[in-house]
Amino acid sequence: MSRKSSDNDYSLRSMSNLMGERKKKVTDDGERSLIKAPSNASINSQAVPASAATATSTGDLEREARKQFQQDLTPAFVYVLAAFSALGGFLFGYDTGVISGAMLLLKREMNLSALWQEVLISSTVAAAALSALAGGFLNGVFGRRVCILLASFTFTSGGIVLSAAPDKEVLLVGRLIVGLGLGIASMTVPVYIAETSPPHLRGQLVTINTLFITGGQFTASIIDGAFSYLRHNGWRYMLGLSVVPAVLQFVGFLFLPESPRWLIQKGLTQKARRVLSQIRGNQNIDEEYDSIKNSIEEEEKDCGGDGPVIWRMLTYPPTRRALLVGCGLQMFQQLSGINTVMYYGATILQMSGVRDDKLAIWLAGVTAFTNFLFTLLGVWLVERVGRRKLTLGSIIGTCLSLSLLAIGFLLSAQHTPPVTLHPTDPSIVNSTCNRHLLCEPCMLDPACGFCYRENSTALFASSCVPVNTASTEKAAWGRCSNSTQLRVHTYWAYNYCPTSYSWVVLLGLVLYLAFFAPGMGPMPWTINSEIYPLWARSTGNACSAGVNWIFNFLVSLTFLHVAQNLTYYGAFFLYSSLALLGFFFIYGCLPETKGRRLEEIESLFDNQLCSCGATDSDEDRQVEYIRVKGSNYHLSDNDASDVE
Ligand SMILES: O[C@H]1[C@H](O)[C@@H](O)[C@H](O)[C@@H](O)[C@H]1O
Repeated sequence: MSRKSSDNDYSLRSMSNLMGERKKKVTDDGERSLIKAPSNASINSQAVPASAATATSTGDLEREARKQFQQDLTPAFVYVLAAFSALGGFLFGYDTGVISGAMLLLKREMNLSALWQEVLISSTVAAAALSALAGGFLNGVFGRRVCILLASFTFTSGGIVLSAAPDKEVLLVGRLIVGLGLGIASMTVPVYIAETSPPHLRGQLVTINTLFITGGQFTASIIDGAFSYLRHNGWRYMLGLSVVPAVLQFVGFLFLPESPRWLIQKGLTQKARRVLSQIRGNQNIDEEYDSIKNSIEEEEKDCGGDGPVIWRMLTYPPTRRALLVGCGLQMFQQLSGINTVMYYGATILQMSGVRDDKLAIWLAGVTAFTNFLFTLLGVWLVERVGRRKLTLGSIIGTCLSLSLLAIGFLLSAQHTPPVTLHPTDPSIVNSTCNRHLLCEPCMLDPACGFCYRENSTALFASSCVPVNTASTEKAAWGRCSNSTQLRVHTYWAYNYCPTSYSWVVLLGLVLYLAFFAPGMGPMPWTINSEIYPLWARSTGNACSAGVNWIFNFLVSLTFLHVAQNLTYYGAFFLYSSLALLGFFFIYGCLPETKGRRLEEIESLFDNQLCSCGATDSDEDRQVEYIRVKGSNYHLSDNDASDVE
């Protein structure tokens, strides 16, 4: 395909960039312009024919732009690509979410010790961390499409092994296989979506992947609730159902194309042109093609050097900074405690005073639904307010609501009921339980639980007794060891204390998700998919996804121990302080990437790291991308107000 030149076929982007630059220079009164013209501006401007160059007023240009913009429809194929890729996100959410409900049945049926339960839960996360790191290499060598096919094949095999597992050892193998799929999918899918989307939709489409993650977690909680009534083999359905979306994705990707950027990088230019035409509909793809090609050539010159990609990334300042920002975002996402809520939702709700097991499982479903619903808000906001403001607003809200959660637990602890009955059973003499005089320390001791009676106004006859080692649902002996007694106003509280402050915790939890889900949930994935130049993209995403899984593993594995040592309010104050640290990090180091082409973003990391807070005013320049015959160009917000 050759570049067609006609009177109307001119590149408006470069003109508009220049106009933007000029306008900004005037308003900034000589201040350094923070938005650079794209590196290929010179190429574009060469293509500006006399008719356009002599256009005397910006009005002509804008009118032409509006006309073209209205004619411009994003081909539906881009959405199909994003939806099939995001099934990887759905599986990510489903497989991480489903295990908590499945575990309730598994531990009974397979007689699992606490250690085996922990191993089965965390093995998947650990395997995901390793395979996300390896995914960088696989992506670079085999391409995004092959990696997604590999991930869906792995998910399918894992699902089959899990649903047919005869014993816990095979279950462990299944969970490890699923983890391998998770790691690869989590790092490849955002990159693939970002590379195939047009710039004005990129943020939204990558954020949809996180919407699918939270949708997967929500679906898992519904499936868990529904099959929890099937005491025998219910877990087989829970774990096995993931095969359905995995097969769907595998079959879909047999027909979907490779990322054009990867193809160009590998020199498969004809194929890349075909894919670009396919995903850009009938628009002219010449400029996008040239721009990708030029930037690959420039990048090769710039980053120079030999050696492994990670080494080149670390020794080249812009990519080193991008990597720090990407990994930092993923680390703070996990350190702000999302997976304590997602994996231990039912337990946290019980700790806040919800007594019934089944009710707690369903309420955990409500938590997952809230996460999903507010991620939807993020999809809506990301192209409107931009990544930086959305992430900053989200983390500050997350930090405050974590404090509220902590205050809820603190109030419960301060008004914790006393132990009034001290049983004389000889087996308690050697136990730590008879030392506790209040419910709070008794509840924090993993060997004990709180057994009490209640009438309509008060608690009475409360004791701290050892837990049954085979099942934490009852005491080792006494009133609370007997299921018939437990039904008639005698209650067994393991891991929580009865309290009248549960509403504060519930409010904190809902606010936490409402703030976390639109920003801190999706933005680390979205931003990572766009901040690295092509040569470093797979490795950058592999590292940051690896960091995400490693911190996911650390936080979820240590949550109960942290709570035991620091108390529940201490744990949530800790997460809140970590979120506050995250706020300063993001405020200082995260530049705005909204509306820029992937090829332009590298220049945002030319400056010193952590100087972004000082350049916030730059964000006021809103960028609106408009495609004219294969060209993207932007107008300022005011200019484009009626083109939306
Ligand atoms: O972005 C996602 C999402 O927020 C999920 O709810 C969470 O479980 C994942 O760990 C996180 O990476």
